[in-house]
Amino acid sequence: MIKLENVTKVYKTGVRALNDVSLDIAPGEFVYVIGPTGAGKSTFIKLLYREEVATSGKVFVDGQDVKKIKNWKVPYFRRKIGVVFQNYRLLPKKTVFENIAFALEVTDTPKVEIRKKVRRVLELVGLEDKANAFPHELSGGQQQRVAIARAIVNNPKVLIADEPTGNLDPDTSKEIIELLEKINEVNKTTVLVVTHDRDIVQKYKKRTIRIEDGCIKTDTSLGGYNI
Ligand SMILES: Nc1ncnc2c1ncn2[C@@H]1O[C@H](COP(=O)(O)OP(=O)(O)OP(=O)(O)O)[C@@H](O)[C@H]1O
Repeated sequence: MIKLENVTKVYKTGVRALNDVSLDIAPGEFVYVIGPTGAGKSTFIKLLYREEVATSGKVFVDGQDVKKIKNWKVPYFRRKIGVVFQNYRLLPKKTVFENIAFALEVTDTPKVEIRKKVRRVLELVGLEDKANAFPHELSGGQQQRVAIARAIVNNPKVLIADEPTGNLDPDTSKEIIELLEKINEVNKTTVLVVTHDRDIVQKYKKRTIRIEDGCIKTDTSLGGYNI
């Protein structure tokens, strides 16, 4: 589902954020990406949804060479990928329903279909009763659930979560990770979670890729250690 071949990313400033990285993530895998601050984790995921483009090497998502996608096709390509951030990024003046529906309105989905899909994801994330609430009326964990619902409502092939539990307490973090696991299991979505949270990585024992200084330091699928 995701393949990197000798990928190097050098920013305009000269910073080499990734250095000759190669990896393969199969459809339906659940993978943690860990590593110290500045290691290149966010750069790695930005290359996947073409927020950034590799300086050299190739990035494939669902068989597509990401660099070759024409600019006007990028929004269509991004529908294959749901992204969730640490700070939720919900629209404050829109309700939970509207925040999620917004992701579908841009795709010209008929209204009846939108309602059905939003209800289905709200049920999946356990917030059926919050459809009419505004983000500020929800806890951090609930807001992250809405962000996850929005990210998966288009049924993406890949779900990327960049520090999804960064602002949450340990119990709520656990619930969010369990929700991401459920999505991985129920929808067969390939899930990538960037995290600093060692407890989570140790507890859930999934494939873990550690990036350091722009290189893959260990990958548990290749027999490396977790931390
Ligand atoms: N747009 C940019 N322009 C120039 N340098 C950048 C840019 N984005 C990131 N960098 C640099 O690239 C390196 C890798 O950054 P990146 O954000 O990928 O690290 P990270 O592992 O996600 O860090 P953190 O855990 O702190 O989020 C860092 O040295 C960073 O300063």
